[in-house]
Amino acid sequence: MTESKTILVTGGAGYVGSHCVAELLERGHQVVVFDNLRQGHAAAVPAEAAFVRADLADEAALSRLFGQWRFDAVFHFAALSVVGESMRDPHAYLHGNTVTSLNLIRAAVNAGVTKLVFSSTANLFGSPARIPIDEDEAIDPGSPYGESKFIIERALHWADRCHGLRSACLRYFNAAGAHPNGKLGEDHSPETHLIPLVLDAAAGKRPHIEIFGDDYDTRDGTCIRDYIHVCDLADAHLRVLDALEDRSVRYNLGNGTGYSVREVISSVERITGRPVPVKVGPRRPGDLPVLIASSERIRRDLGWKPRFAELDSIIGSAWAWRSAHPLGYRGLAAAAE
Ligand SMILES: NC(=O)c1ccc[n+]([C@@H]2O[C@H](COP(=O)([O-])OP(=O)(O)OC[C@H]3O[C@@H](n4cnc5c(N)ncnc54)[C@H](O)[C@@H]3O)[C@@H](O)[C@H]2O)c1
Ligand SMILES: O=c1ccn([C@@H]2O[C@H](COP(=O)(O)OP(=O)(O)O[C@H]3O[C@H](CO)[C@H](O)[C@H](O)[C@H]3O)[C@@H](O)[C@H]2O)c(=O)[nH]1
Repeated sequence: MTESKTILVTGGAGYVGSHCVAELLERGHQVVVFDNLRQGHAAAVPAEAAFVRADLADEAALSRLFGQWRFDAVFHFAALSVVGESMRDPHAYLHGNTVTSLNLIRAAVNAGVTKLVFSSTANLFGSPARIPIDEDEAIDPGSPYGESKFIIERALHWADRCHGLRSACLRYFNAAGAHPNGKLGEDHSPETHLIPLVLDAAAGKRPHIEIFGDDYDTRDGTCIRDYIHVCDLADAHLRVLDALEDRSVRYNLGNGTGYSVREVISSVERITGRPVPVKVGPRRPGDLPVLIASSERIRRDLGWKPRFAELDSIIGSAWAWRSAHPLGYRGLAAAAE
């Protein structure tokens, strides 16, 4: 039994953050969620967690937060995180993601916090020399979004060197799936991620799924991604929290298997038993052809391994959530009123 800690979770009302909050509470930790609800949902925050609705750009709110609680660690999920949007509005990402994170890092250091776990991204690896991609791969961000994450990784490096703030940079590949408890899932507005969009096309909520380019140099011409279940990401966070002591770490987090866009569509057809209408469109700026993780380092260091290793099991959990909650958290909030 690990000792109970008090954890600040920025972005804890969002998709990955809310699944980590559930895992933290499950293991007996105290949780404070800090989220501006730009993307997240109050209904995704359990009553057992304290909730502060505010923006990381608001330094006064951060100073009140760190004055009110004494945190053993910070989990930092809050960010803008849409690759294509960052290609249209690089400033929003290069400024917004970095300034908010620098505010958080400074407030954490000033308050004497010694551990921070950061949501980084596979988009750091814009031109990988080797697939699967391990932590020694050269950094060459594929988009302003990826660049903003790299700048934050560097800020954390210096926060360790100068102030002893130990950090873990977790480079997630593609988060997917939903909590088996049926209470948490993926609900972005607008939704941009492939799996929920394909599920909506299968359910008839969209006329079709558009494939962004089928002329990549891959086995069927469509982009290949490594989909990792959101609960496996949460498990990695908890393991890192227990292990983060005398040095900062960085881990690539994926299943180690890549699936093309067409393979995702076939899996959705298998799971739902429904056909998915498809249209092929142009490439989406900022997309990289193939991203597959090597997660050998975290497997070796922390004994982490994915519990949802198969694409069908990941998509099955996402379908269970989406079919039970066709309106997402809006439906849950309405039912609670
Ligand atoms: N989903 C993925 O596949 C994926 C892959 C790699 C990395 N990541 C990273 O993981 C993290 C979580 O991703 P997600 O899919 O859960 O995103 P999300 O949009 O669902 O969650 C982000 C949360 O942060 C909040 N937020 C954003 N900016 C804020 C601010 N300035 N102040 C306070 N709250 C703010 C949003 O309201 C939202 O609840 C992000 O940092 C993202 O870049 C996600
Ligand atoms: O309607 C769609 C949506 C997506 N895709 C394709 O499906 C793949 C996956 O796209 P997503 O938008 O679901 O995810 P991304 O790979 O663009 O991005 C995700 O993973 C990245 C890391 O690789 C980032 O960290 C980011 O936050 C996270 O959303 C891409 O090849 C994309 O081109 C389509 O063909 N049609």
